[in-house]
Amino acid sequence: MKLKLINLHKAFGTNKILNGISLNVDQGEMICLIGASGSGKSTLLRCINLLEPVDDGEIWLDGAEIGDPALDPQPVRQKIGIVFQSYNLFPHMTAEENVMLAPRRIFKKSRDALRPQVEALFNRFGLLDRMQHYPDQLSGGQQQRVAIVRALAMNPEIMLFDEITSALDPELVGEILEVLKSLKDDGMTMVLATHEMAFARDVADRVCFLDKGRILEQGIPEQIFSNPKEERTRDFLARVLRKH
Ligand SMILES: Nc1ncnc2c1ncn2[C@@H]1O[C@H](COP(=O)(O)OP(=O)(O)OP(=O)(O)O)[C@@H](O)[C@H]1O
Repeated sequence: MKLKLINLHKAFGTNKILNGISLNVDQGEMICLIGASGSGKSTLLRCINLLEPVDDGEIWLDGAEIGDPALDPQPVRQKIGIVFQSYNLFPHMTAEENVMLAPRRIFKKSRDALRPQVEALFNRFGLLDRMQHYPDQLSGGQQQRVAIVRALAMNPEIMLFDEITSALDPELVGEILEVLKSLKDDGMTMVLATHEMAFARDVADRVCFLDKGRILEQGIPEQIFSNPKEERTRDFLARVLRKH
């Protein structure tokens, strides 16, 4: 087991957002979290990455408990990369500088020492000629690919993706979904919050339907999409699939 979540609870004030989430993620597995807006997908990903402390429950990574708020979150964040909808690139830095920032600080490596690996990542995602560009000189899809490269430059063991195609023009969504497929082919362990139902159905190993901070049901995409057990999953899928 790569990642194990046991009975996670999280509230903001009196607003309970996660209400007992338990989930196992195997090495190399891609899990898609689906659910209505506000069901807690982003909060769950942020808790896994320790950007938010959980109120209760346990998070295990590779057999070690990482969720204890008393522990230093930094080593865990190196192992668990996260990419957001809004790219979050620094506008005053080139794509290369954005990518090198964290590895330079954390691994204490020089630009020259990092360059081969960073160039290889830019090359892999079709961005080699964009390394010296600033974010506002790049398309949304290119910025999002740079954000993915930035997370991968830390050599994470797990990648979390929070609605990473939601801010993109429709014609740019495909290139990002291709990147995700290629990471899956590499064997990367991934958890994605997504509204891309066709992608979840065709590519995910497992789909989890979140409802009011609980995993209402989970299973292989074929089962969840063609024969959901729960009424609320059925309603949600009917609603989102109608929109497409
Ligand atoms: N830092 C915060 N402080 C207070 N409330 C928060 C905070 N972060 C999230 N929330 C609340 O938690 C609830 C769940 O939000 P979350 O972003 O996890 O849902 P989601 O399923 O990812 O939704 P979406 O699909 O719209 O991104 C929302 O009601 C949101 O307002």
